[in-house]
Amino acid sequence: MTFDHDLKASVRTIPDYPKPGIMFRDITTLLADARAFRRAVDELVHPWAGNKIDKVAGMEARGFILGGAVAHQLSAGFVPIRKKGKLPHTTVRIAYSLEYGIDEMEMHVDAIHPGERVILVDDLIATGGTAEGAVKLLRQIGANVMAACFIIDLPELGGAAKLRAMGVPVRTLMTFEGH
Ligand SMILES: O=P(O)(O)OC[C@H]1O[C@H](OP(=O)(O)OP(=O)(O)O)[C@H](O)[C@@H]1O
Ligand SMILES: Nc1ncnc2[nH]cnc12
Repeated sequence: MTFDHDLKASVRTIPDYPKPGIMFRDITTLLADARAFRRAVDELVHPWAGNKIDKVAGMEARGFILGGAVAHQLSAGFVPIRKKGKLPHTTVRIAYSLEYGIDEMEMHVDAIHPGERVILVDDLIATGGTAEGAVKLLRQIGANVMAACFIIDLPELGGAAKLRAMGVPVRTLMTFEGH
């Protein structure tokens, strides 16, 4: 993990959103800050510069913003993993839980060719339920999941450890304690 005070200072915390007891780590302030946004994307991309990455997969919705930028930087394709009912072609689907709810996510069955090297990107990992579901879908259609990267880790909720236990290397740029 790279600790960067300026980048961390650009994240806003909203207590009790979307439910009482949740400390919501809001990246819209980071995204709106041109230097912070560029720095975050550069830091996420850094270990992969010069490596062959076929696809970047991003989870709706915040993972789209970051994943698109990362894919562009790596000259890779982008694959959206969407909440159910939004993709028009044949999908694979999985139910998952996250820090403040449950849902189902989908991706197109033909979004990735078997053996392609894929990086998963999202803004934040908390319980890891969302990322775990995404890795399962990617592996189901034959992806070689090289790593997962996030701007924010909430380590007390165990998501990064859960992903590593699935054999996925995890990169995060900052942590928040007291989720
Ligand atoms: O590690 P977890 O406990 O699974 O939580 C992390 C997920 O929660 C947030 O997404 P959310 O479902 O709120 O969707 P959004 O990006 O559309 O706001 C975040 O962007 C991650 O995808
Ligand atoms: N505490 C949190 N802040 C922002 N997004 C989240 N997704 C899951 N937990 C979150």
